[in-house]
This record gives sequence, structure tokens and C-alpha cells, in this order.
Amino acid sequence: MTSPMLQLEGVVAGYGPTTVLDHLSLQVTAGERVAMIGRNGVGKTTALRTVMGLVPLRDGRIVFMGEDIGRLTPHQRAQRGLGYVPQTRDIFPSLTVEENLVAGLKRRPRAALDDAYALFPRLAERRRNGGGQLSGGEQQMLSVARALLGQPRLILLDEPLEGLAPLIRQDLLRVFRRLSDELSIPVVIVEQQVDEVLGYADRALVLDHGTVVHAAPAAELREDTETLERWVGLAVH
Ligand SMILES: Nc1ncnc2c1ncn2[C@@H]1O[C@H](COP(=O)(O)OP(=O)(O)OP(=O)(O)O)[C@@H](O)[C@H]1O
Repeated sequence: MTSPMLQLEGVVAGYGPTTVLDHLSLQVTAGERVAMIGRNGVGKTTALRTVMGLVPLRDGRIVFMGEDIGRLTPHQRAQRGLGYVPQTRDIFPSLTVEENLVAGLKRRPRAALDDAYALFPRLAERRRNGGGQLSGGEQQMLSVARALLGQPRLILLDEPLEGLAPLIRQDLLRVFRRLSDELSIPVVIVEQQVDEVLGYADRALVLDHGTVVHAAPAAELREDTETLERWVGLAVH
């Protein structure tokens, strides 16, 4: 079996007196697309933020590419190859699309922008527009493109489809597919659009009270209305 790229073992984390992640364990292997679903407030965002070091680890281990990263700063984790696209769309509204991308280049040559534009032709068309003038879908594309300029080895996406029209959601999912299919970048995606994300992912993890309560191939879970109703509170068809 391929060794996991990312491994969480008994992760405990929370805010103040509240424990949100309660011995969360999961693994992600190379090129995989993993969906994380569950009701509101079960800890999905907290799980991604804890992997990035934005919420401190209280117990357990986080291992990335064989290294225990649980005490590293968010910046160090990003340097190790963890990419993160937060729910809040991480862009500068007062800068143009191109300036936003340049800010994400770090020390990479400017030619790397061509890769971003190839992946998102819409951003090439809008390169001189201000970030704040973009549609929600375009802002999400910019946020993802910026994260990719950091050359992540694994990318964490927090509700990237939220508030977007169906056609834009499909556009984004097509790009996310290329990440794993063509670039072998595994994707962990938290999403409320359960039907669409299960159509996209290989494997699904259902969270409740900060731990995995169900794990299955995504296609299988998509048909499993009983499990979805029980843990996610909705039927997808
Ligand atoms: N900064 C914070 N300070 C205190 N409590 C927080 C903070 N962020 C989240 N929480 C609480 O932690 C719990 C888990 O939140 P989290 O955002 O991880 O859940 P989620 O599964 O991502 O939910 P949603 O689907 O609504 O985004 C919730 O009860 C939430 O109110």
C-alpha cells in the first residue's frame, strides 16, 4: 500500500474551553480526492485549520510527507507543501488579478503566472480588473490560483463552491479534477454541496462531533441515503 502523504492520528483541538476535534484520525494518499462532509459545526473547518497550524494541536499527531508537523508554524507548513484555500477567499480586493497573483509568486519566476492563466483562462481575461470587482466564482478561482502558485504538494479546500452558480461550480470542479489527474496533487475538500462533491471525490469522510463516523468510497456514499440522512441530514437525490 502507498504510504499516506498526510496522516492525522488522534488529533484533539478546539477553542478555549471547547474541544472541537475529538481524536480525529484520517489519511490522504498521493493523487487522492477526499471529501469531508458533515452537519454544520461538526469541525470540518477546524480540521483544515488545525492541519495548517491556524488552530493549535492539543493532542495527537499530524504527519506530512513523513514529518511530524504538529508544532510547526503555518508558514513552515506552507513551505513544506501544504496549500490552503480558506472559506473567506484569500484575495486582496484593492489589487488587480495580476497583482494578486504576483503577490502569491514568492520567489518563483513571473512565467509561473502563465500556468495559473492556463488553468483559469477567465483570470487571464480579467488580469487588469480589481480583485474586488470579480464575481464570486472568479474570486474563488483567484484564491485557488494563488494557492497553486505556492506549488503545494497537497491542497486543502474549504467550501470552495459556496454561493456559486451551478455552471461555475462545475468549472471549478473540472479544475480540481485536473489537480489530481494531471498534477498528482491530492485534494481534501470540505463542502456543503454534498451531491456535487461526492460526484467529484474518490473517498468521503463523514464527520460528527469532531471525529470520523463514516468512511466510504464517494460513489458508494452518494447512493447511501440512509447514512447521508443520519449524519449529514439530507438526501442528495
Ligand atoms: N474561532 C472560534 N472560536 C470559538 N469557537 C469556534 C471558532 N471557530 C469555530 N468555532 C466553533 O467550533 C465548532 C466547529 O466549527 P467548524 O467551523 O470547524 O465546523 P464546520 O463543520 O466547518 O461547520 P460549517 O459547515 O458550519 O462551516 C462550532 O461549534 C463553532 O461554533
